[in-house]
Amino acid sequence: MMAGANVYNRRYAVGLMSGTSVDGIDAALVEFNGVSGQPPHVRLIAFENTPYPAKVREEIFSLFDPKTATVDRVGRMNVWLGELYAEAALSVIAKAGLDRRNIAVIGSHGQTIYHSPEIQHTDGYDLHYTVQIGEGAVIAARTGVTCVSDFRVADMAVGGQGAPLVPFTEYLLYREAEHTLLLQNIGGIGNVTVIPAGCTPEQVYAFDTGPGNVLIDGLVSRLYPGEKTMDTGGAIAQKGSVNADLLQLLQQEAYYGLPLPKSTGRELFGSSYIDRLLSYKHEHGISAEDLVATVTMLTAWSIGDAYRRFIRHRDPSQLMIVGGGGSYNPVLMQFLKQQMAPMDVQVRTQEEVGHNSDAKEAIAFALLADYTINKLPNNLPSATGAQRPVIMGKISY
Ligand SMILES: Nc1ncnc2c1ncn2[C@@H]1O[C@H](COP(=O)(O)OP(=O)(O)OP(=O)(O)O)[C@@H](O)[C@H]1O
Ligand SMILES: CC(=O)N[C@H]1[C@@H]2OC[C@@H](O2)[C@@H](O)[C@@H]1O[C@H](C)C(=O)O
Repeated sequence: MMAGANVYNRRYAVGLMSGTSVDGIDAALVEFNGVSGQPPHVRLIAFENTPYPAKVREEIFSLFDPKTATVDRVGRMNVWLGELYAEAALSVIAKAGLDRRNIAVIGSHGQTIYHSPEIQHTDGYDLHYTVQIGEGAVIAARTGVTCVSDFRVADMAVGGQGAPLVPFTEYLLYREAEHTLLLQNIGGIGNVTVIPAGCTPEQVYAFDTGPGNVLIDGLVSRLYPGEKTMDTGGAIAQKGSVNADLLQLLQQEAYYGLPLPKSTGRELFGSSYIDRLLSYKHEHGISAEDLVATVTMLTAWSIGDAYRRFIRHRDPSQLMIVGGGGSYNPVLMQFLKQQMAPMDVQVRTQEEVGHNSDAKEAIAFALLADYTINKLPNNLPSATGAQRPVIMGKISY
């Protein structure tokens, strides 16, 4: 094979994703085919989800609060997660029946423990920051494979929100000539990508719609301690009714009306938000089921509201494709269909259109890493608000 640019090649990469739900590590082994330096054809070869050990999950939650996220705990978890991510990568490589020497790169998102995208003017500097941990040097050392990690900071360094990053890959993998698509992810946080029919990359936009499962999970964990961490199958919400007064109160949250680009996280929809919901429950005598039903509706409403406010008049669409764990909650999906039906938007899951809901973000980080090692820009300024395209990711050889 000739060296240099424009070589047609087949290569393998691993993508690792740990999202804001803190449920575990998604590992995707992906085959790329195509001319290097150009969008490749992507095929998912193997996928695995490894739940975090309970001890690790608990420790990560304590890192969300700056008061308990002491520097020694953050440092220790950074390398601990590096070890776990390396194990997850080796496991998915073995599952695919491949040797680690066949793998060109591992792309690892890491675990977000803090996200502060709004610029703070400080001492003449415009500061904003985001913290993802899971040491890439450890991943590279344990696997013997080059690892790209810590993607978001490069986008922030040129004024972007550092999120969302997946839309860059969604443009490459999903765009259609004749249909405008809404790709809605319902993970911990909800986020939508708008891919207008026949668009150029600059015409794609994306933003966080608000809570995904983070409020449902947070409430369920506190209402059923030691017993449940999520509303599996929507069973709890199914037994409750939406409390209209509380819903109306929650809809006043300023985030929903903020202009684009915007991103959010547990800093807003985290433990103190859950504390406030539980106080409201106590004061107004609302049942656990009604409370879970109400935040499930709020989550669906925030997605509908985002479409009504920011998308409908600019890029009307007839199809919303939903991915992430929220697509497995039938009550949430039903509420979402109710929100979108009056605007003639059909709601389908990733599976219904032939993709995999769970693997999507891990595949995205494999693809972003492929761009990084080929020295190609991989942020999407129209989604993050960055001043210009940059090559994101730190490389550990
Ligand atoms: N069977 C199910 N029934 C109800 N909810 C489910 C089910 N399976 C997963 N979920 C929800 O999906 C969540 C996990 O979603 P996902 O893995 O997409 O999140 P994430 O990748 O951590 O988040 P993000 O995309 O925000 O980074 C769980 O915490 C749970 O709330
Ligand atoms: C800072 C951070 O980790 N943000 C996540 C989070 O989870 C969903 C939403 O909020 C999105 O903005 C982003 O993740 C996806 C993978 C992204 O960057 O596209």
